[in-house]
Amino acid sequence: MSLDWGYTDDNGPSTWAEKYPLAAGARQSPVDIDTSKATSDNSLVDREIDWSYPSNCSYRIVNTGYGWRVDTYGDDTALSGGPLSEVYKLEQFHCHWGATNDEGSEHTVDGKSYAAELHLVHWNSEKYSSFKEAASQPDGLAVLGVFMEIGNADNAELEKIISLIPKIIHKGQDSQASFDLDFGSLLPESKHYWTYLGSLTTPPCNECVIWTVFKEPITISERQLEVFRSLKSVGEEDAIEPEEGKLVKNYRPPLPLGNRVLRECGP
Ligand SMILES: NS(=O)(=O)N=C1NCCCN1
Ligand SMILES: [Zn+2]
Repeated sequence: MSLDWGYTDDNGPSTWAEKYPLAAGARQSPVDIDTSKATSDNSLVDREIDWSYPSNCSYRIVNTGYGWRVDTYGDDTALSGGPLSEVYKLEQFHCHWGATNDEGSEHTVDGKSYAAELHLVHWNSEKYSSFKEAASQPDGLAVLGVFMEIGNADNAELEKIISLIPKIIHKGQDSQASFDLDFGSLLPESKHYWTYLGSLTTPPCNECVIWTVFKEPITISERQLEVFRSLKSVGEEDAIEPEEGKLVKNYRPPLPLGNRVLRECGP
């Protein structure tokens, strides 16, 4: 069965608004981060963004048909401060990438793309009773965006995720992911970031996300990124040629910032 939406010419981002009208909204993500438009804000400096993730909070990795997703137990996780007025809990994390290393991130910086972008997805558990409810609210979700650039060495923490990809090559497959993950290694050393109000970058593109995009990238090796690209967007039962259905890219190009405010914390 063909996907309702995806990243091919037939079902990619330019077609999403036909079935998902929110995708045509004025508060969409990602955006190009025009650094000349960013305004500094002392309130962001006064309340430093802070996170806490137990190393054992991951429990499953899934091939969604759009990429890999690691599901987490959020109870003992916390994201607060910075642009957030409440404490948010980690729901899942996933990644976006491109067919070549000169594309792949969803947000861009002064028109520059990175090779990939990691998203840590949190929900406002202080105000709402579930992720699903939060995803229908303007302050319901908080997503941390981490740019990924090609480095010579493998990223050891990412390798724990990458080692499981061969078990979930086809859409719908999942595997236990009870690895011990040092989230500190999946986040940049610098806490400098840009923040703005946006949306989910995948359908239904709800305008429910407070975005925090870190300025400093982390690194991933070429080999590791190739493993991401080996994922398939179709199920094992879909009779296709071996090279068909590979998820070589799964990023949405930037949408207009419009009259939204883009704030920054740190140079
Ligand atoms: N790329 S994104 O904005 O995080 N999109 C998401 N869609 C489904 C729920 C979680 N996140
Ligand atoms: Zn994402």
